[in-house]
Amino acid sequence: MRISVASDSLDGVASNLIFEIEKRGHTVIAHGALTDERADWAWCCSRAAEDVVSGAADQAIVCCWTGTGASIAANKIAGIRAALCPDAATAAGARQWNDANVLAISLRLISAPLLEEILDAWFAASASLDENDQANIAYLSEIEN
Ligand SMILES: O=C(CO)[C@H](O)[C@H](O)COP(=O)(O)O
Repeated sequence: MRISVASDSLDGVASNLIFEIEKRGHTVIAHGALTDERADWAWCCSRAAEDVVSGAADQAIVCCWTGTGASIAANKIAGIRAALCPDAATAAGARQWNDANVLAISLRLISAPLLEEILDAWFAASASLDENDQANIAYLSEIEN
């Protein structure tokens, strides 16, 4: 898949994020501190989310120190379901039940081994085909529009 990635700093797991994504067979579009463009969390994380909505990327991964600003910024873009995931089970659930298309990461909380667990769970899971789960996602689109 094409994964758009944004971080407001190179702290913690941000420094090896692109490597870990590419290692799993995906191609990366980078934003923020991962490039020489602006690194404000609101700006770079919303750019990554826009890549998903425009079709330039299939999914995005956004990071900041807390992960909260990154998730808030991504969720401001219509069509985005960004989930702040502190562990692998949350990442799997976000993909399965929320059909999350943006993974938000806290650079403060997530260690390198935990990042690997989260990425493995995120990429292995897919959106539920259950009628009730799909109705919830459809309702999000309805209130967004
Ligand atoms: O967690 C964040 C936002 O949710 C930021 O990473 C944190 O506020 C630090 O930003 P800055 O380096 O610009 O002060």
